[in-house]
Amino acid sequence: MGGEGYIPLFETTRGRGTVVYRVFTSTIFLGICMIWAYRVSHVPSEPEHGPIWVWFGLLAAELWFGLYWVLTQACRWSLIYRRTFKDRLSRRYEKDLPGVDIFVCTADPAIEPPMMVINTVLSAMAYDYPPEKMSIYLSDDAGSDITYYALLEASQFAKHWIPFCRKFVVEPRSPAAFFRSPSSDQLCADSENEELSAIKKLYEDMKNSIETAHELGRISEDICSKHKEFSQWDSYSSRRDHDTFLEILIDRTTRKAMDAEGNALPTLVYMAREKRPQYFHNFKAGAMNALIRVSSAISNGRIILNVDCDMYSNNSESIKDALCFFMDEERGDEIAYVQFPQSFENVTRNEQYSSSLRVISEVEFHGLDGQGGVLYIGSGCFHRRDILCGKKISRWSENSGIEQNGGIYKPEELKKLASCSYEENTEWGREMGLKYGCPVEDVITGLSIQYRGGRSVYFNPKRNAFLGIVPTTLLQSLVQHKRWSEGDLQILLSRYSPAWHGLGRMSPGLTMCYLTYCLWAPNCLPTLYYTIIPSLCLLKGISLFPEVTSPWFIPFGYVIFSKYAYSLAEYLWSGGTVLGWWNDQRMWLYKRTSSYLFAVIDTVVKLLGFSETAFVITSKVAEEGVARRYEKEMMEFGATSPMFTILTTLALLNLVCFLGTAVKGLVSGGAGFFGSMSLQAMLCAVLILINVPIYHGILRKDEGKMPISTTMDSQAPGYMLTVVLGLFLSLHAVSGIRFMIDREECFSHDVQYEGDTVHASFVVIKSDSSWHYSQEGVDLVVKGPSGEQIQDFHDKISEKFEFVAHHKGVHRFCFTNKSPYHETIDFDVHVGHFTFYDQHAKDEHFNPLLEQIGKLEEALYNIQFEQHWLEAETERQAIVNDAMSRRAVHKAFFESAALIGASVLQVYLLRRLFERKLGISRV
Ligand SMILES: O=c1ccn([C@@H]2O[C@H](COP(=O)(O)OP(=O)(O)O[C@H]3O[C@H](CO)[C@@H](O)[C@H](O)[C@H]3O)[C@@H](O)[C@H]2O)c(=O)[nH]1
Ligand SMILES: [Mn+2]
Repeated sequence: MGGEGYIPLFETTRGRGTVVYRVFTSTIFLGICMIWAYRVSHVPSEPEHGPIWVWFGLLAAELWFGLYWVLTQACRWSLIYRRTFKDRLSRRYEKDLPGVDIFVCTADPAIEPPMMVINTVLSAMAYDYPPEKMSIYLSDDAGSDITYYALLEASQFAKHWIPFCRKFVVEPRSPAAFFRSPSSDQLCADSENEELSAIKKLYEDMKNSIETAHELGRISEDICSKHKEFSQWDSYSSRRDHDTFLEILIDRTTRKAMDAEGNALPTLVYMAREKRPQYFHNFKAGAMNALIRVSSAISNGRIILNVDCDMYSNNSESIKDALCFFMDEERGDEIAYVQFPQSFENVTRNEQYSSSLRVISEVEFHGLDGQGGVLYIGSGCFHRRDILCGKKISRWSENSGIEQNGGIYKPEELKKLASCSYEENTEWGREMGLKYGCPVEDVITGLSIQYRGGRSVYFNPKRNAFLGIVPTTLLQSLVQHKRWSEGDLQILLSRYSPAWHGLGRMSPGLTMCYLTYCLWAPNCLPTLYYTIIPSLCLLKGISLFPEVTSPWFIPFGYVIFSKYAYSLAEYLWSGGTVLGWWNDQRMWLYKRTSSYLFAVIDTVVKLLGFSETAFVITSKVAEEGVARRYEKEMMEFGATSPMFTILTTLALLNLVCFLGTAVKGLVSGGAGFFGSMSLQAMLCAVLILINVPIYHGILRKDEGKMPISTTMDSQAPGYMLTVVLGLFLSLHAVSGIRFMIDREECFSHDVQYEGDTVHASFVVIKSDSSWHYSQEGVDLVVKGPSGEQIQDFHDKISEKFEFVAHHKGVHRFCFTNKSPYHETIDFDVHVGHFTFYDQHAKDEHFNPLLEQIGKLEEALYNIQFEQHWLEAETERQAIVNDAMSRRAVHKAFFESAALIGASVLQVYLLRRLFERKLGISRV
């Protein structure tokens, strides 16, 4: 067909403002280049700027962010929008509409309640499409008789529901959603309420029976005896060990498949594929492939629609929309799948977990479509069966005969198609069907179709086509994102990697788009760096950014401002709120510092061959309290998790750094600290603002608060982190006095408050004679302000000690050298005065937090002090052992080997811990 008389079934338009956007983007890019230039040209040479690696780390992070930003531009470079002409489709193809098989997947009745599942099934059965051309398949990976029972009830209810929907043009066609919606009230008002209340009653009855069975956890004898197919469950021993359960509940080849008004009903099939412990079941991909095979023997629809069990159809016309793409005479042939956005029913106004994926759906995917294809994201996607099964792209009209193959089946043969051993020595999971071995089976499968030359289309209609459920707790959100980012990273490392396999098979633009998602996880490293190092440096007074008065400030200011202004505009334009955007920024940070970090760790562990990735199913139900707090947009912690430990650690670290700096500024009596480091201080302040829900979570009292253990946990690593990093940062900043001593030498040190702890140390570094080494050491006497003797050491080569000053005032440290040689001594003294706050400042101003800061800072000083001593010691050692220093080298070598060993062990332990804590609902 085609040619002159060709009237398209769909239309594609380009987004407006592309040129303006590109110019704007180029200015940001220029700014980014200047930031890089600043980093490269301003490498500090003086030690007060801290160790050099700090600077190069920032350079690396900024290079990463800049380049990553360039990738994200590919998703925005040219947006396209699609429109369909369903009336033309109906006119042209009313009689030749293809068969459509709809796959619904469920896996756990506890977190995916049967009522929700059958509502999705019912919404699919009620599509505005010839019922004899539609088949609905439910895959139940839990093999639950209750889910089966629910479907059985639904098959009866459908006989009334489908004609009702047709008669009143009901929308949406999930009964639960419809009864909640304003349109059902509308129907009541239109005095049709007799039929409405009748159907509502039927629904309520069904709901009661199903929920009763669900609560009881079993099916009553009565029902079992009425339906002989329940005997299949006699062989059920566990969710992971059972036969195939397969039942065609509505069979269009038999006569009884009629609705209440005598019209045909769509085919309805329940399938729980066989599961055995010795066979890996490959999660959703395994279920989908079993469905593809089973359905090919029953209905063999040319089009396959896949939805998750929570994603009910919200628009009865979607099938026709999708067909407008596949059946377009000119451009339909190369289209392999049509992806609809995933929209969600339970998002709150300002969505605190930013789970609606707003910008992805409204902007990025339109951009991907513009680059030649969109991701397959599991739910809400229509596929051409032949291509999903691994065929090369071919003309739509060429194999219209394939549906005739279906419809010939014997129950036992069908069951074999869903058995564990069926796939042995076949190409399933590799060349055929959905790909195995990746937590995002959808994305990798879509990518492989793209490589085979299949095009994909993104269709985002005004009325949402599908509505699902987003996670309602922070942890679930983070776990979901861990699965996604880990899966995407694995794609990058797999043989389908867009980075190398994509070259030549996809446009460079689309490759960049795929890379933005594949590189989600590695973002954790630069983000962690940027949230830790500048704040610590702020505390230490190390400036890392240009001053406000410097011209180099301009690119920083411009890039930060315009990038965020644009991101806010984009978010609002996608239908979000300002607060929603702010929440989105928070989740951006949280995902990067926890989900993505664990995704990277897990991927590395997996590469090392330690483990297989699991698929943690997202819960679709929430307890009452959780649901209430979710509605109120209160951040839900409640559980303990290593993810929370990290988040809390970072939140406290930034708070400590900021307040510590402020205290320092106050003590030194000038605002200079913030003045010369305004960008750094701002970064730290923004991090604190964004972390407010965590501080609140720590102080809250309700069930959703941050568990105490997490707070405690986070203090230990947080403390360690600060101390260790502080140590690194101070590597070159350690000071002390080094002097030569002939006979006697005294030093004075003022102790300002009584009760302060004085730390002191000394090391005899070297003796004047090169051929003789003094082992006698020196004497040291410490005297208080009134001349009283406090400490007294004899013939010491090195010593480290502390004492509490009972009187304030000048303390004297007198060294005596009894050897005939000059000796070099390294001496350090430090007064810790925070005990003072404990004793005297009973002032309410000093709340526990400040105290913590004090202690932390004190610890930092102590560490520095300790380190100085160690350094001096080492130096002395080095001199002493000069001749036989090989041993020291060996020791160091063994030490590092031990250290590496310990780290590997820790990764392993962390992994175990993680497995235990995250494995809440593994299937
Ligand atoms: O062993 C399993 C595990 C999961 N599922 C089903 O897979 C679907 C998706 O699971 P869910 O926990 O809701 O994950 P989401 O993160 O919400 O799902 C998105 O991401 C997944 C890939 O990570 C895709 O499979 C989904 O289609 C996509 O909607 C659900 O219907 C499950 O019942 C199975 O059938 N078998
Ligand atoms: Mn889901």
